[in-house]
Amino acid sequence: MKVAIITGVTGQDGAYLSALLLKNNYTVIGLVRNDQPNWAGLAYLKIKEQVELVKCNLLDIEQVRTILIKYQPDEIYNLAAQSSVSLSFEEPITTFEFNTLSVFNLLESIKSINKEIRFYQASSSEMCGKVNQLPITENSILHPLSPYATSKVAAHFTCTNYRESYGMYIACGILFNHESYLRNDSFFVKKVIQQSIQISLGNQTHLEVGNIDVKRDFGYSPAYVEAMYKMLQKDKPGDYLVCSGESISLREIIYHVFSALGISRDKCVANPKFYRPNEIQNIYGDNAKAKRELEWDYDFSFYQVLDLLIAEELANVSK
Ligand SMILES: C[C@H]1O[C@H](OP(=O)(O)OP(=O)(O)OC[C@H]2O[C@@H](n3cnc4c(=O)[nH]c(N)nc43)[C@H](O)[C@@H]2O)[C@@H](O)[C@@H](O)C1=O
Repeated sequence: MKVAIITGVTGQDGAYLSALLLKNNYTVIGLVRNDQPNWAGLAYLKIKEQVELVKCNLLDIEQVRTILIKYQPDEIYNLAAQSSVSLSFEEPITTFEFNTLSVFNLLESIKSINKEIRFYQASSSEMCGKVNQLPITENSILHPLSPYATSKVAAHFTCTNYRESYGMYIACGILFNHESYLRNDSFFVKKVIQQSIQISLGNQTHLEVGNIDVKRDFGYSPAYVEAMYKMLQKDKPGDYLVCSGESISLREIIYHVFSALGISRDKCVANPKFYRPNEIQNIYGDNAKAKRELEWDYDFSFYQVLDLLIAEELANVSK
């Protein structure tokens, strides 16, 4: 039985990846920051009892080393991060510190304990930032536009550096925006769906958002974690874009959700509080390498994903 460690196991990707690995007969160890982890996602997927949660401060290399020696993992999926772009403008130093030092601590521990451990790093399309060519490919120039993106570039190149210097098996998935029912409600798509349902039920008057005239390449988290898993099953490690291949404007997303729920468009109101100091205007990636080399299958349009998410949210709203 293979052993996998997942950092950031309480996030949406951590929960769906846990379910996938359990289905593939792995023992799954989930690292959590504190004694009271939010295991709602694992419980929702009915796998809470099957994932062993272990407390670990990833900024403390001794704790990381102890866990690697104890559990002797075959694979580590590093999903833990301060993942909010917007919060990173308010807390740039702690964002950069956590998102980079945690990676160093994991890689240094692997290097000294067992270089055969395979490592997945959650890199981000935000690294591309100031886009100068579309679609983005694995060879696009990186030009981050936020402290979050800067930290992810540093972590990404740390991974490349360890792979090239020490021959370690390190794969980086450059994931574009991806959503699910388990997404935290501070993120755009979850917020729009959840609050729109409240408007349709008469519990809320309107939806307040920031800049909705930008476009993003959105996908479906349960399908994206399959690409993560496949990245660690190859003969050789590499970097892969995981994306849908097309962008959609945030305004279109709101209008699609409003129309599905019978809400008039004037219920959407701009609030400067949700604007960011800098923003990618339009971004979409080319997923050909992931489809070809990983045999990753993905052909959802984001409208299909939205319909799935609206249905799932409605099914759970009164529970
Ligand atoms: C790839 C990347 O994907 C995610 O980062 P994100 O794109 O910042 O995600 P989000 O859902 O917060 O914003 C999406 C867009 O929506 C705009 N927007 C407008 N109005 C509101 C609004 O009211 N709330 C929010 N949250 N966003 C808004 C906002 O300005 C942005 O353009 C993370 O997983 C990250 O870890 C990651 O790597």
